[in-house]
Amino acid sequence: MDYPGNLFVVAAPSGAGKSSLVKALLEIDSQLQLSVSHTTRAPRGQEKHGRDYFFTSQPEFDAMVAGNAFVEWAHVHGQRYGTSKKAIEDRIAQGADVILEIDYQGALQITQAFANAVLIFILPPSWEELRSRLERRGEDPTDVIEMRLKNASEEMAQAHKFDFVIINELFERAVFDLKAIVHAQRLRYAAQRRTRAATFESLNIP
Ligand SMILES: Nc1ncnc2c1ncn2[C@@H]1O[C@H](COP(=O)(O)OP(=O)(O)OP(=O)(O)O)[C@@H](O)[C@H]1O
Ligand SMILES: Nc1nc2c(ncn2[C@@H]2O[C@H](COP(=O)(O)O)[C@@H](O)[C@H]2O)c(=O)[nH]1
Repeated sequence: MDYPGNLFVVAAPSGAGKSSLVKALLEIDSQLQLSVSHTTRAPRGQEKHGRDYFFTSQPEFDAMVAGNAFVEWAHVHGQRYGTSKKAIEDRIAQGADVILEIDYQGALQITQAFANAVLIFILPPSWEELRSRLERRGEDPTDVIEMRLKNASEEMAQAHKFDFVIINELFERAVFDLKAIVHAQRLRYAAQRRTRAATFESLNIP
């Protein structure tokens, strides 16, 4: 299916900074809309249902899986997370650009449904810095931080499957890189759609 809007998928190991980067991008790019995921994990301190996540019980999540409501879903750090079709399809069909913050398994599933999706992987500058970001964030207990760090090596081994990799060392630099990727994709996709429309017109294809 060929939608007029763009789809951007940002993945990273926990603590690399993807939520912070996406938040900064959304503040300067009014064309971009965030897809809010469903999760079975409990809300953290300031998190709000419907804004950060749709916090969903296990039976509700099961029902959504059975009802084919997700475009992708995965087990991540011992919980389930998923992107509903509702969160993206209508919006990109209407020409909005949508950005997803999800794990690598979900990102790879997205490419099955949306071949034009742009996949961006965020890396931390070092293991020490990744640990220190998770600790400084102070949102997760030690055992959860250890599990997230353990899972990070498997996640980072998938980075080569993505269209772009950004190292989030200096925050402002990483925001700039992300912004540049979004801008380049908009130009590329608009040119592609113009070329296709002109070809169809010349061949008299409705
Ligand atoms: N470039 C950076 N330099 C220093 N600290 C950063 C940088 N980017 C993000 N951080 C900090 O690192 C912590 C983790 O960032 P963030 O919550 O955005 O990570 P995440 O990848 O979205 O993690 P998760 O997948 O667990 O939600 C936050 O406290 C954030 O303020
Ligand atoms: N496959 C999906 N992964 C998702 C989705 N939403 C978030 N995530 C991933 O979960 C981890 C942990 O998030 P946290 O909020 O508990 O720290 C995060 O790093 C994402 O990679 C989703 O819809 N699908």
